[in-house]
Amino acid sequence: MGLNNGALSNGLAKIETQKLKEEICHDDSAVPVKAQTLEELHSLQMKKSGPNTPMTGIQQTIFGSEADKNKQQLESISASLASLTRETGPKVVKGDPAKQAETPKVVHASHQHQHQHTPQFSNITDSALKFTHILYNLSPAELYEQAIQNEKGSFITSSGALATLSGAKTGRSPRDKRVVKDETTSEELWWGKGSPNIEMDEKTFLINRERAVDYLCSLEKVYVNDQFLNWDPMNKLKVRIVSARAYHSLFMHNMCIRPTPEELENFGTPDFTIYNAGKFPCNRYTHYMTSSTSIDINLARKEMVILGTQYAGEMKKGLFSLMHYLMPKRQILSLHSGCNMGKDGDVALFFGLSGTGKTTLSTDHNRYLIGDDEHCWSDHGVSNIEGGCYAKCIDLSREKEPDIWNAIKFGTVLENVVFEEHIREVDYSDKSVTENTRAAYPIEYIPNAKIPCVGPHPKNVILLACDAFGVLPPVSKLNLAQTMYHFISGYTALVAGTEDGIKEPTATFSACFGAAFIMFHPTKYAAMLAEKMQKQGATGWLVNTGWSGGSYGSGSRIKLAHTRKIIDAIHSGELLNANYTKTEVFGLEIPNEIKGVPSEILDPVNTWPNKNSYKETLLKLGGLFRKNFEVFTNHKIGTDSNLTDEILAAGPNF
Ligand SMILES: Nc1ncnc2c1ncn2[C@@H]1O[C@H](COP(=O)(O)OP(=O)(O)OP(=O)(O)O)[C@@H](O)[C@H]1O
Ligand SMILES: O=C([O-])CC(=O)C(=O)O
Ligand SMILES: [Ca+2]
Ligand SMILES: [Mn+2]
Repeated sequence: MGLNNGALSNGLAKIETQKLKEEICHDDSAVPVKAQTLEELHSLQMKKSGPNTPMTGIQQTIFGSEADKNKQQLESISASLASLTRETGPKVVKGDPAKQAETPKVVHASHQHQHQHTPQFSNITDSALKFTHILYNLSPAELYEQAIQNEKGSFITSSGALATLSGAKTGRSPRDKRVVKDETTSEELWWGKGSPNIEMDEKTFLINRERAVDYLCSLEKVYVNDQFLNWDPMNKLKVRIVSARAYHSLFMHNMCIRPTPEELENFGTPDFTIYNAGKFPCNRYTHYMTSSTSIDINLARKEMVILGTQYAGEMKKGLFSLMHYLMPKRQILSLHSGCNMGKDGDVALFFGLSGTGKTTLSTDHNRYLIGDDEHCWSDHGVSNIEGGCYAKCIDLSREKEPDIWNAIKFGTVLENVVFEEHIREVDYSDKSVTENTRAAYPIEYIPNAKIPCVGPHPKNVILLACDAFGVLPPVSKLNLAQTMYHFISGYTALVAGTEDGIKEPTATFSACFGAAFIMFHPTKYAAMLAEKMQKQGATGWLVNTGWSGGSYGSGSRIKLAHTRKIIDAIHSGELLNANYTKTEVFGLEIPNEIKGVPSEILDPVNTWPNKNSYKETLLKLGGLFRKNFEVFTNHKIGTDSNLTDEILAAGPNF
């Protein structure tokens, strides 16, 4: 053997066939394909797997009757989608109509499906004769295909993420968020001035529910996600999301906790159900409706209905509102905060309104990410409510936010971004669709995610404010009363876009850094936070991630690199032992120096060219804080009257 021996006169090696004498000479030695037809060949491409794969046939397995489990699941979904007036659910069938070859196995559950009764013929309508195909807990790959085939504006970007458009709404609609006021909730919840809970009655809820359900059942197919909320195993919630779009299903797949195939098989009845009718509007002639959009929560029925908005954040934040109701009733504090943990187990919470840096700063290459937006603090420590992150991506850069950048890959939903038409490279600086461009990805896409997403009690509580006035110091250390004062105030300069209709940064106060999501009076959450911080000896910090050297328009946003150094110094304990100076008006303790941060920026007065306009602006902001806090002066915080007095005294003084 060998090329030298077999070389031909033209210099080319002779092809050796000698050794294969007994066999027929093939062009390769691979085993032939196990298919007789092209269809068969294609059918081989897709391997049958667990319950995540939609089943067209019903199989018997050695583990018991697959058919029974399948039937139970379909019955449960049919019951979820039941019309309350006709008392019946749609005929549901699992799987994609496009792939349905044989006659589908149908389940038509009555509303009270526990005691099956013969259908009332008077109730039969055309809609009851129709099938609704259920695409149940599809995988990201399947959802990509559905989105690309059926939803205009869905594209694969060059990094593999799914680009989608959320339609006319590119932010939440807080003015259209309603909560059913019944005997219980009228007593329990926070209503009236400042409250996010706009009332509606039970009947109107049912009208909207029927509208959403009828719309969903009129479709050829709907998506159903059965998933979990809260990584704390003792306080886990089962949620079902019924939606019209693959984009919504993939978004929730990423944002909620994903069940294992075994967990899904034993899922049972959900604790809460969302009916997301997306673009289908509410009827403006319906009582209480003020626009074509309505996001309705009914705590008694454990249901939420979405009409007239396709912004996916409504589902995420609707569930967060639910947690803000359920958790405090179990003495667990729900928090609009990011959360991470150092190598030594030191946990930090990052509170702040939308766009202040919760996601950006909790995603830290040197620390474990517990979560970026929604947490619970119980007697055992912290737990993330979600299974994914929802990052703002306007002006996203690989250098400044590498972990978020790298998370935007296959499986990630990219909302409302602009990309080059051919290469599909995203231009993160492009605001043509909206300023509120977003990426939703599973938390494990962040390399140092802490899974399960739980941790011990927090050591540092960081309040983030994006101060468009440019007068709050980049960092200050707070005592407990000041922490409470700023937590209840919930100040920021709202960054454009996340709430529909806001185009320019404006000073905003939002109690508990998330008034849009709380259900009880803010003082309830504040008292719980004070108690937990005191008990665990946590330190409060106020970090301005907003302007320096002047207000919005003349100054500039504090460099992210500087904010990161400040946060590092909080985590390491360096700042706890620094020397401090007290500021005028707000009485904030500011450090004299921090490693890696120019000392002159630590006191904002130094950065303003005109000291008079600094003072003027400082007093103006102080006045806004004072005015905002007026509504809280008559509320006791916790059981300790001293704390209440201290909190009232912790505001600006001038
Ligand atoms: N100094 C800074 N500190 C933090 N973020 C900054 C800073 N300068 C600019 N940014 C930008 O501000 C944005 C902060 O958005 P982020 O996604 O972290 O908001 P969020 O608090 O998580 O809000 P949401 O609750 O809406 O998700 C990012 O786009 C980030 O790049
Ligand atoms: O809810 C959203 O759309 C985004 C978000 O996290 C917030 O606004 O706090
Ligand atoms: Ca975020
Ligand atoms: Mn948020």
